[in-house]
Amino acid sequence: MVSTIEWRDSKVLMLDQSRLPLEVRYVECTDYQMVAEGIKKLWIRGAPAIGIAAAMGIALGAQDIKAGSYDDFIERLELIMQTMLDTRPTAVNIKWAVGRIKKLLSEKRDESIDNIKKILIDEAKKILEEDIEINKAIGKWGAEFIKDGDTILTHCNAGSLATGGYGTATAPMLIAKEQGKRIQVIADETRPVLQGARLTAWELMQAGIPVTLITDNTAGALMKKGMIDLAIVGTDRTTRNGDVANKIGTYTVAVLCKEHNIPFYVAAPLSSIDFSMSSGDLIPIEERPPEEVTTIWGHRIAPDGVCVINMAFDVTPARYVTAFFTEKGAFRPKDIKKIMREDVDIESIRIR
Ligand SMILES: CSC[C@@H](O)[C@@H](O)C(=O)COP(=O)(O)O
Repeated sequence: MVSTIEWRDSKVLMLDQSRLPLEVRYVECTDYQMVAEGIKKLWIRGAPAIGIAAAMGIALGAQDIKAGSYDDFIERLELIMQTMLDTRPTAVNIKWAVGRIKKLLSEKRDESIDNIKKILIDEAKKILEEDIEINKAIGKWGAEFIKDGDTILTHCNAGSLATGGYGTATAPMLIAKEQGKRIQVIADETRPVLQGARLTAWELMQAGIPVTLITDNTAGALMKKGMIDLAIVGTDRTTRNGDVANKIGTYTVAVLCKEHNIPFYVAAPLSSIDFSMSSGDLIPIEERPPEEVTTIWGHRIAPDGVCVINMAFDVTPARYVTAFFTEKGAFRPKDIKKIMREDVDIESIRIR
């Protein structure tokens, strides 16, 4: 498995996903601005991966701060955190990572600035390590819903490349394979950035899982022919009522699944669930440059000057979601708001 992101020799090393699968190239980020640029330009992408990148970017930026007091240090660090928050608005994972770092900092007021700088590096590495374990747990719960012989549809890339490793939507597939289940995956190519064609197909082939690539508009026809047993996708932000923001086209997949009675599952680490937001209508949706639609890798495919809508994400209402796979178990959408409550017996709301 190739590594998505690493802290190495006081720098942040990220795999440049914008060039995959034609070129496997790592970019060495030497300052936090470069990490922010990498997130914006999709060198690194996928909700958990950009959360990890933001944490590493903050740790990297912190190393260069020259401050005489804790308050002075925090004031400068706030600017770096804001730069990370401003990169991509839809995935809640950057906000989650910043929140986690702020909480940690508030507990370390009495430490020296040099120590705080080290603590920030350790925390960023910890976020990466934990992410891999979280994905394995998602995989364990999710694999229970996959039967021997199943064909699974996925959209975009919620795989190892979108995370610290193992992926969220791909984790149940990898575990099902480890359990000896014969599965195959249908990957939507995922216009316009082609994360399905470039990344999911590449990763699953490397993992030895049979994968077939389709254009996005083929999914409905395959469902009608009975060729899809279930769909598993990732999420950039799920709100507490169970609405799901994910790559544009996910909503279409969910509606098609409902029409064809196919279970539609969302793999959602807790870092992608925004418990403070009541509904998907409130999620900020990133709009990306028109060139992503009018050109393919520098080749123009649409008339010069044509108007373009390029929303990077859509929101699938909770009623289309069969269940969420999280590190705490699988849950119905109505129970998502309960999973962090201490007065709720988690086993009583888990589904199998
Ligand atoms: C585990 S990744 C979940 C989502 O982030 C993923 O499905 C997705 O939509 C990624 O979009 P991207 O624009 O490539 O960052």
